[in-house]
Amino acid sequence: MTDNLQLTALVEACHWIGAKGWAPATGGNMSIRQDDTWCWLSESGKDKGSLTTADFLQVEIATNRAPSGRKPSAETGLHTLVYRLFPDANAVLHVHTVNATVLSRLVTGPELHISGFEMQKSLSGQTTHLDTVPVALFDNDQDIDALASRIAHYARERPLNYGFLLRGHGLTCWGRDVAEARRHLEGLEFLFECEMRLRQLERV
Ligand SMILES: CSC[C@@H](O)[C@@H](O)C(=O)COP(=O)(O)O
Ligand SMILES: [Zn+2]
Repeated sequence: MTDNLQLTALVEACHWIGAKGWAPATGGNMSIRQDDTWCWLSESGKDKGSLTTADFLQVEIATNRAPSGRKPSAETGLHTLVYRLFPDANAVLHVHTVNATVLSRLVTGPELHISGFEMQKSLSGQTTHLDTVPVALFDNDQDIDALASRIAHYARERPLNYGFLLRGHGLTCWGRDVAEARRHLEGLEFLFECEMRLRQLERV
């Protein structure tokens, strides 16, 4: 269940994402869950770094329907999928960082495996750098329903925690509240940056 404070926190998160350069040229989208039935999603096509609370539209989680008649994010179906799959997820952040975009093209398989980094502990439930954290990776698709089906299929077979990468596109991640979603975003982005630098150095 969300409240005005969470919407305010989400708007602050959008400004932070914008300042980081993680949502260039209107890329990215953000949402919070209102309750079991509704969420609040960013309006399509806006600069996500300068959103206000008025730029969020109520969307029905089961149907992707926005009663206001305004157009919610083109990737609404991925946010509502996360809310349907994970009852504990209450905030979803989708960004187009350079690291997520490039790294997701370097990895050819269905998962990026991260290990050996202390910052893995920024992800809920992770307690040691010795574990391997799988980050699911899906081929990008302009058909969001088809993409959502592939992600739902993966989630039936394998644990899908924190977030997923879309190849050549970006990262979608979530948390129990806006603060946790922000921590997952910042932690994953740090890990992607480390992974990118390691791969660059190893090629020399
Ligand atoms: C800048 S084009 C990127 C979009 O196609 C999409 O990937 C995106 O993240 C933003 O879409 P939006 O409809 O504004 O939520
Ligand atoms: Zn996107």
